[in-house]
Amino acid sequence: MSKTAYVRTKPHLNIGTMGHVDHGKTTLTAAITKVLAERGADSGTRYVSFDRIDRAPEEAARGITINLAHVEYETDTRHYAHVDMPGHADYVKNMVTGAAQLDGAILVVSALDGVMPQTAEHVLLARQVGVDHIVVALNKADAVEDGEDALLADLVELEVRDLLTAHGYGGDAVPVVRVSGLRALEGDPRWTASVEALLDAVDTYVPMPERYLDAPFLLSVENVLTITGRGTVVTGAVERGTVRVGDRVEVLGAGVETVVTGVETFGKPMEEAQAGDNVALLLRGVARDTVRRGHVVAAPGSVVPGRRFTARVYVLSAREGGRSTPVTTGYRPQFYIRTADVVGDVDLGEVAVARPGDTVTMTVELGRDVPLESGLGFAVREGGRTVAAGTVTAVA
Ligand SMILES: Nc1nc2c(ncn2[C@@H]2O[C@H](COP(=O)(O)OP(=O)(O)OP(=O)(O)O)[C@@H](O)[C@H]2O)c(=O)[nH]1
Ligand SMILES: [Mg+2]
Repeated sequence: MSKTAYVRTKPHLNIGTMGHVDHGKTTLTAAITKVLAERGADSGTRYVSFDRIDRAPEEAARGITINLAHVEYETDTRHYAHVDMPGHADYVKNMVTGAAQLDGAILVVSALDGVMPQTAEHVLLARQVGVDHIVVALNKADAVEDGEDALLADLVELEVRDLLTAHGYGGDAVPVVRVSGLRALEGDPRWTASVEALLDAVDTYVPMPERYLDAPFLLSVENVLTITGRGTVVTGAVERGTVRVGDRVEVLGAGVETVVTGVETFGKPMEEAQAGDNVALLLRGVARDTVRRGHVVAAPGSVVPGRRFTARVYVLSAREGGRSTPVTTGYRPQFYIRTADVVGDVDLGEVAVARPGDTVTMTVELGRDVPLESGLGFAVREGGRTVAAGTVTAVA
């Protein structure tokens, strides 16, 4: 195996495209890699075609690589891992946990169609899972160039800014860049320039987040793969700390302690992975079926799993896609905590009832132990939709 090692020359950020089905997320993702790759051999970016992104197979042709919906690219100042999120409603579940790792997001809105249900749902979810910065790609701008159509794009822009403001993103300040992923992919210079402008907006508007490098290592497992002849691999974003080959780790959920025998990012071996990196870890002697999405790999003894906690929770209103009826003690929804998805019993104490639109304190008893800590955010879902979002205030 002669793989080139990953060399950390630029700060690394995690980003993604989100937005309504068919608004052009995958096309734009491909266009971004194409525009950057065409800057030259030392651009640090390889073009990833639409088919390569959209196929999202489980094939492990790239070795112990990460989730194939991820692509990587480099601008002049940064290295990005980019996840292209499908717009279809069924995939929102993936987004709930996937988006938790994002430092920023590109909200793709078709200038032809405007704000649609999943546009709004994704903005709401992004807010809930702690994505603090959004840049808007007003896509398909090539299709709304003249006359009344141009007015339409202006209206859509206003509509998106309002939506963002309504969710606390300060819509007036958010960069809204008119792009055409499709025409940029075709190499039309006017539209490749639009993609460059979008990337400039991302580079400048999404700040470098604080990384907790000194904390004990923690990674919440997004995916588990087997590499024939090598063993079990877990993938995910390093939440805090650092990890190297030879480090001892504990897999919480699986109840095993083991040694990391490989660390890679995008198929490239790494000397050391650190908070914020999207990585694949090869774990010694761990059977494939003992580890699952939602388990946590951490420095031994650094986290204590629990199942009882108190939280401040906002119950979404029906207008935000939430429930139309109140939540009461005894309610038993799914809790999405990091990459885990666990059932939990809600106890509202003396308040007893929480109406859509209310913010309440609740005690939750989960169906199984997960690593918990104050300040941890989570989403509450029921029947395939998000009904509440909260933050852990105390662990019992
Ligand atoms: N005119 C025009 N069409 C576009 C543009 N970008 C994408 N499209 C078309 O819109 C359709 C959807 O594009 P995708 O990139 O698959 O959209 P998506 O948002 O990834 O869709 P899902 O993953 O299914 O949610 C395709 O037919 C594209 O060719 C654009 O900039 N201009
Ligand atoms: Mg797509």
